[in-house]
Amino acid sequence: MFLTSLTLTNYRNYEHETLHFDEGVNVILGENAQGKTNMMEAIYVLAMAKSHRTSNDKDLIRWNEEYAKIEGRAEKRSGSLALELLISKKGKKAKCNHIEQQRLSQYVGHLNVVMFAPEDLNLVKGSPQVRRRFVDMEIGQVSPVYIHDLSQYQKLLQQRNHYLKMMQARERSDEAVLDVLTEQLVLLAAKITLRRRQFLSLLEQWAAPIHYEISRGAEQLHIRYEPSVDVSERAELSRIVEAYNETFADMREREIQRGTTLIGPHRDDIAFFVNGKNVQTFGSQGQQRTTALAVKLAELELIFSELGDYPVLLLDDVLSELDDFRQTHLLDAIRKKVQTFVTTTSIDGIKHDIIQEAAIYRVRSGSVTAPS
Ligand SMILES: Nc1ncnc2c1ncn2[C@@H]1O[C@H](COP(=O)(O)OP(=O)(O)OP(=O)(O)O)[C@@H](O)[C@H]1O
Repeated sequence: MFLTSLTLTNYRNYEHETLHFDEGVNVILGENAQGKTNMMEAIYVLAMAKSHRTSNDKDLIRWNEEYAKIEGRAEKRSGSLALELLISKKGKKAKCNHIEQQRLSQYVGHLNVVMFAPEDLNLVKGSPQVRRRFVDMEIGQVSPVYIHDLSQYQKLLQQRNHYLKMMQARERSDEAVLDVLTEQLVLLAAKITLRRRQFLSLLEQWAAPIHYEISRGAEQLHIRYEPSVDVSERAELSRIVEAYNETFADMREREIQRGTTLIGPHRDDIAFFVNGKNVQTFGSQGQQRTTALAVKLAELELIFSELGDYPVLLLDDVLSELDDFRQTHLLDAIRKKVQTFVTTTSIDGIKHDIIQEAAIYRVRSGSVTAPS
């Protein structure tokens, strides 16, 4: 799929800007703090209805303005699509082909993007929260049901935690209420667990051969899902429900004592292994980079395999972070099949011919000069 145009109104440091893009590589060139990342973020927000770098939507609105608007046109295998996202202090409104979407979960997934930025190296070495967020954002793109389940889960989790807090403080003691909350939570937890396991197993199938190639045949990557209940790789939904029920029963006293929910998808983690060793603990920086790159390239293939269309790739400040070999590998992998946006302060250091042939957009103080 291709993003053919983008219009930003009051988005961060952009007042009003309309751009038309190439189906190949688009380079966003400019000095520091001019608006390169803001533009990548806008494309990401247009696709995902949330930013990758802030959870506060108000940050996206240009200072002293009331709202921000992002509009884009995407060409997909299934046809042309007009997308619009309005962000105001009251919330967000999304339109698809001029029809307002009732829920953001219905909107997300019309435009698919994969973002690769320096902070993605945190995928391996960062906290479990970073990895959970990555998994959720990726599954959410191909499954609106997953986004819905996840938000229901989070609401219930809050309610259950609140009730456990009251039990801890001896303000409530009705175990039947806790039973009902647990029963509802378990079903959602099991669905999320199953979907995450399926996703990570597919991701590994795509990422392992890519990692093998980037490491020039030296390294075998393995991705392990680490949910908080013990379920075999083949366990079905009913078995996962059982496993959660058993573990919640065992944990009940401890949960009341601690006043919080101690197991569930909000405690999941993912471990990456290279040649049997955990990359987070034992991997060199190079191995961590290779793993992150392999995972990102795998995502492109995974989305293609699920939707029959490649997502748009956003490379924010990441090329200069990769050595020549990894850079070449990345750019060879996307050549002629993935529309790509690359931000950089200079193209001199990027030798690949793909960049030499790219459409160059120069950004200065939120204003863009498009290629003539
Ligand atoms: N809500 C906002 N309203 C107006 N300007 C904003 C807003 N948020 C950020 N900015 C401005 O946007 C600029 C930063 O832009 P951006 O992060 O895109 O930089 P960049 O070109 O990617 O730079 P670098 O190369 O350093 O990453 C800063 O000047 C910042 O003050």
